[in-house]
Amino acid sequence: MALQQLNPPPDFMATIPLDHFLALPRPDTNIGRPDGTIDTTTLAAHDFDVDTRSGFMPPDPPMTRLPEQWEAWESALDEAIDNKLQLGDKADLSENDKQKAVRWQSDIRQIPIIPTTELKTSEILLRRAHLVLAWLMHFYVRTLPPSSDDIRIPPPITVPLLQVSSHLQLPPVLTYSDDVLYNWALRQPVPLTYESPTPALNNLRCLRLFTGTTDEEEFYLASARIELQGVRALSLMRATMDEAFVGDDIAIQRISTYLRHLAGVITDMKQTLLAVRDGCDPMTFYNEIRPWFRGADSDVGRRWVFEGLELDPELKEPTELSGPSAGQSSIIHALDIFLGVDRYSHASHVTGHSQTPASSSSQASSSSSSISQSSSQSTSTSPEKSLPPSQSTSTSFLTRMQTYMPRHHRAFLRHLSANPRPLRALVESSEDPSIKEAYNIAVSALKVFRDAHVQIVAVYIVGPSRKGGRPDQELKGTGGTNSMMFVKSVRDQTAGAILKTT
Ligand code: HEM
Repeated sequence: MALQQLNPPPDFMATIPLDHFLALPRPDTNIGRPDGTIDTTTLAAHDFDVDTRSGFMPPDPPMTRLPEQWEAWESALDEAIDNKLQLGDKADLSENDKQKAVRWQSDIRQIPIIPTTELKTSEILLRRAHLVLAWLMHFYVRTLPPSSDDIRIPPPITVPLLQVSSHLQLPPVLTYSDDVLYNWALRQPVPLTYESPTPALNNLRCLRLFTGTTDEEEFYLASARIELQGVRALSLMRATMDEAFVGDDIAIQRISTYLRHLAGVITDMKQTLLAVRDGCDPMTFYNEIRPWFRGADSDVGRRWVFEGLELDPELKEPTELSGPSAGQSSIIHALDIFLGVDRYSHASHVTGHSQTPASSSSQASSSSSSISQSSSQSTSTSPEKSLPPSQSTSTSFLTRMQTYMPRHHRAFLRHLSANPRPLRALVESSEDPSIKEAYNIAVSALKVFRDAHVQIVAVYIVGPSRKGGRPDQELKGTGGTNSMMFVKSVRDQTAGAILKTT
């Protein structure tokens, strides 16, 4: 089965309402392709925006600037970066830096509220607008001086950001897609060819950085490279599903081979994850880079107030405001779902908060929130809105993170979850021991990936916090979790998915 065949059958398309996301045009249909590019997007790109060459990353480098009409946003972001604005709570902030931030914030308040209607003609414009406005918002919030007052975000940012986010069904906050998926360009503009269809891992650079450091760039690129390595994983998943459809002895043998290959791909991803240490210094990451990502749930006792909601009756108070996290990476979720590990790793008790019970595979249950249950939460008003969003819900952290993914990718994961021939059930019911062995090798590789991730969290968060890093944030993840406890818990849950062999 090709990726494009993962689409719903034609009769399904006939029954969906016109405003359903599957009835929407493909991402760039309204503005056309950039000059000189060939439209090789697949049918899967139409529905799921997953490309056979680049997976969840777009195959062509993302848009770098909005058209003239929205230039005020782009210029404001340029200014923040060119002026090297510093974190407002930096210990040794100079008077000059403080004044620069005050001037920039005042300029932001003077920007007119630019209409977003014409952005809605194109997914690509909307994505770029989300990226620029979310970066502006994080610059605005994080350059404010420390205080116990609420953080008031001005209407020139909030109104268009909320409008764009509502259209994209995304939370109005910086997401992994703004930092990683749509924040890259090619170092050397090499055309993709039939022989090398995927951008080379060493030919990427980032479009936007808060700090201008290579450490920050390498941090984002580690995830981008893992996304691109995931292309091979997606293709193995697709081949496995083909064989599962046939289901005979030869198919079982082939699936066993694919699963062993998949373990190899996951091992490569682990190596890339560990290689982040070559280019990103832990103290720089902890003290200078990571604080820019912090979302509303990292601000203890300070609310984020979105000014100007009254200007558009359609706008609602946002409830999902966690900072970006690679927990929003669709490729890792896809692996979990494909291997049937999500039943464990996404179990509803793995919320990432200290009240989370100690992990144990026996706790995994079918009560783990499914992607379809969570997908509409991003812009809805929570009845518990007085609580910080991530603490007001018992939804698992990873399920909640799916609401921060581009909606086409969320749809892909939902579709993968609905696979009528789930791999794990097939393995459990097979009498051939080789498939169980191969399945366990693949799940073990994912567990080992998460072992490495636990090491990374120890090096980049626990270590620096012990060396006198920022005390307020010490062990919290940017997604608002109690980081070490959480990543270990997901790792242990993954280990719990390994099947017993007789
Ligand atoms: C310096 C590098 C990294 C650090 C310090 C780091 C830290 C963290 C932390 C603290 C969490 C907990 C959730 C949160 O509150 O955000 C998390 C979750 C997660 N991170 Fe990372 N991370 C790093 C790199 C990566 C990379 C490159 C990937 C691969 C795409 C990745 C994948 C994940 C995933 C999938 C989760 C969800 C938990 C899981 O599924 O195991 N991380 N990370």
